[in-house]
Amino acid sequence: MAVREISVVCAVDCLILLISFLIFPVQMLKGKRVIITGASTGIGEQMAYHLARMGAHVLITARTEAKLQKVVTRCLELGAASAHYMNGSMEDMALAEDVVKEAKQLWGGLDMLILNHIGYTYFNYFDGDVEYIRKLLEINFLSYVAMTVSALPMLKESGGSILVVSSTAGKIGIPFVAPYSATKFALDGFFSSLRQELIIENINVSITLCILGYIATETAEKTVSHVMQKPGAPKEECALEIIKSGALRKRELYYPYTIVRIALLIRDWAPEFLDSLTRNSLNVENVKKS
Ligand SMILES: NC(=O)C1=CN([C@@H]2O[C@H](COP(=O)(O)OP(=O)(O)OC[C@H]3O[C@@H](n4cnc5c(N)ncnc54)[C@H](OP(=O)(O)O)[C@@H]3O)[C@@H](O)[C@H]2O)C=CC1
Ligand SMILES: C[C@H](CCC(=O)NCCS(=O)(=O)O)[C@H]1CC[C@H]2[C@@H]3C(=O)C[C@@H]4C[C@H](O)CC[C@]4(C)[C@H]3CC[C@]12C
Repeated sequence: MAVREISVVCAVDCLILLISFLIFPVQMLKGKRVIITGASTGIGEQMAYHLARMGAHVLITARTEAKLQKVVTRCLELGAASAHYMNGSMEDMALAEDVVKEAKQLWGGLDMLILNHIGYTYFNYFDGDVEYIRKLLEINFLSYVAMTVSALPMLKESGGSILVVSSTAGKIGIPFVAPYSATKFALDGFFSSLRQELIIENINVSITLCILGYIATETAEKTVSHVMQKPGAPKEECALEIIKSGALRKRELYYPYTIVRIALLIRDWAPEFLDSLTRNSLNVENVKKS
């Protein structure tokens, strides 16, 4: 695609982004009932705080109870209509279902399901460990499906939204994240297909797939700062963009917008060129085989 065409597409996209920013009234989320998974830290924690400021009811999950308690306390200070937590590992499909049951108990319904948690992710050459991939598929993919299955009846009733947090690594081939990337590609396949079925059946539940680039969370910086040539994007802004895209029922969110959007444009027109760009954007020499 010629540079001129790419710049036109980006200009139009930036205009759409500006308009959506202008038309997003924060009161859209006031009183809404929202589950956020993986909210003890990182992007999920920041999403909980934004939703609290907007006056939403929040139910947050992760494994570390002490961190969840602190986030709940902060959410109440920030103005959440209510704030609760459930701790446990999403390796356990029963927990995935129990979180949705808790929302029904607490609120009698659900307006937004934000699927955000991920299991431990290394950044290195694939080591051949198939069992690790199986476990990561449980945590990063199957638990998302299990929560969706449990939540759909309530979401159909409310005309609600599902927000699926994914990654550039769930759309293009990035080295050193093969197991993780597999789980994120799986999310795209499953939720893009489910979205089609909901449209065919005229079911008013939106699915927003959030494609994120490098975000400056503590975990990500600890894992890849030695390899990345640029700092991560701010987690606070990222969290707000995810919430806005879900509230506006967008099909997909790309954040940081330009990097991800251009990567996807190049992917379809010059995949080998994009592969080389991706490799050159990393200090590959700093990745030592474990
Ligand atoms: N940061 C980045 O550069 C990017 C992030 N993303 C995506 O954004 C989302 C959030 O990423 P980020 O904020 O960086 O991640 P963090 O590592 O900061 O947070 C991960 C969250 O998941 C929880 N978690 C970890 N293991 C489990 C488990 N087994 N069961 C349940 N919860 C678990 C953690 O809490 P606890 O340990 O207490 O369980 C924590 O709350 C992810 O989906 C990620 O793929 C996408 C692209 C880039
Ligand atoms: C390295 C990826 C970014 C590739 C890219 O966009 N290059 C161009 C950047 S530049 O033009 O600005 O120079 C990272 C994109 C997604 C990241 C991974 C991810 O999805 C989240 C995981 C979170 C975990 O806590 C740590 C590592 C991650 C695998 C993270 C690693 C870096 C990315 C692959």
